[in-house]
Amino acid sequence: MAAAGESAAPVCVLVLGMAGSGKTTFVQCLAAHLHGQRCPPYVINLDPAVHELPFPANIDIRDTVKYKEVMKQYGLGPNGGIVTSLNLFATRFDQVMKFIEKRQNASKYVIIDTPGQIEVFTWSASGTIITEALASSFPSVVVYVMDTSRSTNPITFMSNMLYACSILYKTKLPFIVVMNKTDIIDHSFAVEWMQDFETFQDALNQETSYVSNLTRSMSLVLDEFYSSLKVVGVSAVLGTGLDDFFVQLSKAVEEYEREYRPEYERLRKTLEKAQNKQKRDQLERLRKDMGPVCMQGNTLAGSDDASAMGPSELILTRGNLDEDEEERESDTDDIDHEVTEESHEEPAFKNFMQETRMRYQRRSSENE
Ligand SMILES: Nc1nc2c(ncn2[C@@H]2O[C@H](COP(=O)(O)OP(=O)(O)OP(=O)(O)O)[C@@H](O)[C@H]2O)c(=O)[nH]1
Repeated sequence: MAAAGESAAPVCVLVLGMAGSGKTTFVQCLAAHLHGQRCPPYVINLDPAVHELPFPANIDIRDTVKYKEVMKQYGLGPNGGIVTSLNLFATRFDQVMKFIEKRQNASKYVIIDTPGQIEVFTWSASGTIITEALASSFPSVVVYVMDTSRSTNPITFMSNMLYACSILYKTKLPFIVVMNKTDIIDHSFAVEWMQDFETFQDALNQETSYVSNLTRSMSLVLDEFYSSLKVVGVSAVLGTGLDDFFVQLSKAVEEYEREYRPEYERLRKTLEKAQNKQKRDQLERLRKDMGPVCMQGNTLAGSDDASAMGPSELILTRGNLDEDEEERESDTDDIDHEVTEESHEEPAFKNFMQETRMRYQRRSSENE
C-alpha cells in the first residue's frame, strides 16, 4: 500500500456519489483493506437514513440524530429529514474534529461515507461546513464513486461527468473518480472516451436525440477537466483496483499540500484578521459607549493627559493616583461635610420659613 504523502496528519477521504453507485460498499472495502494492512482507518458515517452499515463506524450520525424523529418533529418528508439531520449534526462538527485530532496518531486515514442523496451533502450549508472544517485542518480528498455499468451510454456518462465536475467546483478539493463495479464491465471504455474525443464522438453518432449535439459540445468543454482528473477502476465487491486507488490518493494528497493547503492557510489568516478586526471594532464601540465615564475619569484624575486616554486606561488610572493627587484627595476628606451641607441648608430653610409666614399672613387678611 502506498503511503499517503509525507504528512503526519490523517488523510480525510470524503466519499460522494449518486445513490446506488456503491459508496457504502466502497467504504467497507477500503476499511477492510486498511485493517488487513494493520492500518485501521477512522470511519465516519454521515448518512442518517442508512438502514444497516456493513462496517463498524467510529462516529455514526445515527447515534446523534434520529432521522425519523426529526421528520416527525419538523413535519418533513424523507429528503427534508436527511437535510435537517445533517444540519443538526453539522452544528456539533467541532466535536467530531476534536475526536479526529485525538485519533490522529492511531489512524492514517479518516473515511467518510455520505448520504445517498448526493445533493443533500454537496448543495447544503452543512456539507460546506463539514468539508471546510476537514480541509482546513487535514489533507482532504474527494472520492467520487460512479457506477460504471450504468454509464455505458455516452449521454448518461456525460451527465455523470457533469455532476462530478460540479462537485469538484463546489468542494474545491483534490478529486478522484472511482469507476466502480468493474467486475460487471471494465472501465477502459470510459477512460478512452475521456482521452480520445473522436472515440466519444463515434459513440455519440449512434445517438439521434437532440441532446447528442449538446453532449458533443460539452465533451469539448470538459476536456480541461478530464486532463487533470485522477481515474481509478475498482470493484468494491471484489476489492480489486485498491492499489491503484492508493497511488492516486497519495498523488491527491501531494496536490492538496502543494495547491490547496496554501489557499486554506490564506483563508484561515483572512478569517483570523477579520475576527481580530471585529474584536477591535467591538472595543472601539465600547469606548464610545463609555464616553461620559471617560470625562468623569478625566475630572477625577485631574490630569491634562487623561483626555488622550481611553476609558479602560482611565479606569486603571483611578486606582493609581500619584502622591500629589492622593494628597489632594485626603485634603478634600478633611472638609467637614456636615458643616458645609448645613451652611447650604440654612439659607434655604430661612427662605422657606419666610415664604410660609407670608402665605399665612395673606390668607388670614383675606379671611378678615
Ligand atoms: N457488482 C457490483 N455491485 C456492487 C459493487 N459495489 C456496490 N455494488 C452493489 O450496488 C448496490 C448499491 O451499493 P451501496 O454500497 O449500497 O451504494 P451506495 O452508493 O452506498 O447507496 P446509497 O447509500 O443508497 O447511496 C448494492 O447492491 C451493492 O451490492 C461492485 O463493485 N460490483
